[in-house]
Amino acid sequence: MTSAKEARIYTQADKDGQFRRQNAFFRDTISADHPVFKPDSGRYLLYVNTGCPWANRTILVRNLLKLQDHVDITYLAPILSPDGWYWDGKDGADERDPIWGHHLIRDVYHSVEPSYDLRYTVPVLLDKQTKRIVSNESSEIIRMLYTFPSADSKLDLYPLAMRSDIDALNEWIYNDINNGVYKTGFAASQAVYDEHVRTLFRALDRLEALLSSDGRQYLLGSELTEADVRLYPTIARFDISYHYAFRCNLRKVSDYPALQAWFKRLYAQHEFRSATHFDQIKVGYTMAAAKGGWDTQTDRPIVPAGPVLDL
Ligand SMILES: N[C@@H](CCC(=O)N[C@@H](CS)C(=O)NCC(=O)O)C(=O)O
Repeated sequence: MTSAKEARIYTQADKDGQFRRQNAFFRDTISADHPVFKPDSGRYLLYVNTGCPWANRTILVRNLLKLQDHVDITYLAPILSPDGWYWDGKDGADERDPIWGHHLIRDVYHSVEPSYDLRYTVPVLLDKQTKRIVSNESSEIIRMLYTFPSADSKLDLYPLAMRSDIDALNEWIYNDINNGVYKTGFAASQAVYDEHVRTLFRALDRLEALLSSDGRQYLLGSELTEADVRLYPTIARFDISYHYAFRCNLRKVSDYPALQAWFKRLYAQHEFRSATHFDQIKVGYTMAAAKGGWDTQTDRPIVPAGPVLDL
């Protein structure tokens, strides 16, 4: 039996069986002309865990732009407990919150905003000076990191001339792949699952066609861009977690030669490899599937679309 407290944390799908991701609540920004939040070295703290793909984006950009000495980070455990994300001092997680000494991310949100009662998500970017949360939206946090004067200026992940191409890729990759695996995995009816699993694999087919079209190294050619960084966390989790835990099992990434080669190319780079902890990802998603999948929400099991037998 799932208690009301557990249901608040683990229930993911709405009554119609669809998973709809909540819009992030804290949406301020950092910039040189912002009245409060300036891109000052040593001023901000990122709350992350190694399982979460959205937190993974922010860790990757911090690594790639060599901001490790300029933006602090604290690691929570990769398992979603009935009280939400927590610190336990194990396997690379810190002992506790470095600002207030909390053990739950929920208490960080409440220290900043006592009336907050939406989902207590990671990543979170905190301003240590004002003790305010600047943002809990990863797509916006990564762009703030680009504005730090201390960022490695040789790497431009969002070059002016490529912005519209990057935005266009981000849009369908987010809807059909990054969030598509969640819409598939948290679907609470067969019809909803069937719809999203098909969309997901059509999008992977489209990626394969793009990457094999002209031997390009990265999604938009010979340079790594934000679009690659945003795709990577999902691909790194695909074969080891989404394939079984979220029933994304028509094919594996390793069945797509160009996509697999792209994945290996990124994983070979220290900035990506050091942020990719397969064991912790597996633990996190096994728990998420057991608690947040259809199991707790319907008594009618969802029949997976695959694997497809090659007879
Ligand atoms: N829009 C957010 C989504 C973040 C998000 O959903 N994070 C998940 C972990 S992968 C989370 O914290 N879930 C906890 C919950 O929903 O209770 C972002 O991209 O930053």
